[in-house]
Amino acid sequence: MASNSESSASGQTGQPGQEKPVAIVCIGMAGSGKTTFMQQINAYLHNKKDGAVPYVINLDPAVLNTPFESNIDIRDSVKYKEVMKEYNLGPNGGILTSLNLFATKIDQVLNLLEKRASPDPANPARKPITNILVDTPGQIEVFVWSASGTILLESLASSFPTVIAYVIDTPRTSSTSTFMSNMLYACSILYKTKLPMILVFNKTDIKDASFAKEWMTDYDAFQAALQADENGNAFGGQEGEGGGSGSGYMGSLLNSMSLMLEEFYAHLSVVSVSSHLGTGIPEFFEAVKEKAEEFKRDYQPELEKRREQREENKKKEREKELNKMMRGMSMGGTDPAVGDIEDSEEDKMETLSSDEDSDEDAAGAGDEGLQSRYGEALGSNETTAEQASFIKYIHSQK
Ligand SMILES: Nc1nc2c(ncn2[C@@H]2O[C@H](COP(=O)(O)OP(=O)(O)OP(=O)(O)O)[C@@H](O)[C@H]2O)c(=O)[nH]1
Repeated sequence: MASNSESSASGQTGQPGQEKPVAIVCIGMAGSGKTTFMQQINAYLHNKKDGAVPYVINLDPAVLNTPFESNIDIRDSVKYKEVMKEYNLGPNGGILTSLNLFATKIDQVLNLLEKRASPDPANPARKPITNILVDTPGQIEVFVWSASGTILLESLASSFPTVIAYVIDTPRTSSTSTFMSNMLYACSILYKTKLPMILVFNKTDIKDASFAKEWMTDYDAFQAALQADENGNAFGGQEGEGGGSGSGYMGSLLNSMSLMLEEFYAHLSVVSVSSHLGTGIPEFFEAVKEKAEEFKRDYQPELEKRREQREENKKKEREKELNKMMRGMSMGGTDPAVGDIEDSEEDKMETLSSDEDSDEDAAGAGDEGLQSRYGEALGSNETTAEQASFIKYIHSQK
């Protein structure tokens, strides 16, 4: 397991002066072009003359073929169809559960990444990786409410500067209502992950993204587009094609939301790319550089603060439990005669409560049962030790 000292995403590896690789996580609606975009950024990094290559992770368990080679592929360790059968799930539930299963192995993934991020003394010619590229399934809910999305992203961000590339299908976002719903998705991902985000307007070979950039920066332009959509009875229709039952209610809702989103836009970088033609990729990497700096400057301290807060809450919770137990044993802390006993008991209690602790919060008591079920599904014989280490790891992140 990667230790926390190793895991600090401060931007430096254990080697003096050596920058940590920046992790780029591609998230977006199904069909927005994440995988094709991954192929482009992967090829771009391979073609650079510095000899450093990216480390590629595929987290889409249901993809049939990827147009790039992955260093880690979820499909090698979790069989999506088996998961669907075993847990009696549909395709979406199968994907979510596959990611949950994979999340139980995140410590192993981090170990591999840490290894590749540092020079290899046995092979000095091999350069450490400069980027970690992560492709994800189109089930965006993984990152909005599923535990695995949080575990995967928080673990990655605790070890490496991490940025989200939110990929948008530009031609399908050209009506004000689809544009707004896409932005709200992006906003909820930003809210949940609290990681720097780049909006990648993809497929600009079909439709230029200047309209979207304008809507994001010019309130009046968006209002005019709203008005036009409303006049054209677009709301309720498909992708701005009309034919629906337009209503003034939709217009005023979108209007208020656009005001609310102004603050959200202020924190984003926006790039236009075509993953088919390969245009816009250098600009994308410029944005990554900027966001990685932002990660170190703004997000890293925030992450540390959250981690400390969790530690503090855990400590308080432990003390509360201890007091409850003491009261249950009629050992009120006010009696000086039992003070010494309380001390030595406290050590015992500490041990007990830290054991309990492994069972207590989010990963929770159910998790151990879940872990072993997951272990079985993964066909691993070493589940107990590995899962204990995973649970420890997760708790070290809290
Ligand atoms: N014209 C055009 N088509 C694109 C572009 N990028 C992707 N596509 C097409 O969009 C479709 C979906 O692309 P994918 O890369 O599979 O999208 P995805 O987001 O990974 O899809 P899921 O894995 O299902 O979520 C494919 O038919 C691609 O060829 C682009 O820049 N321009």
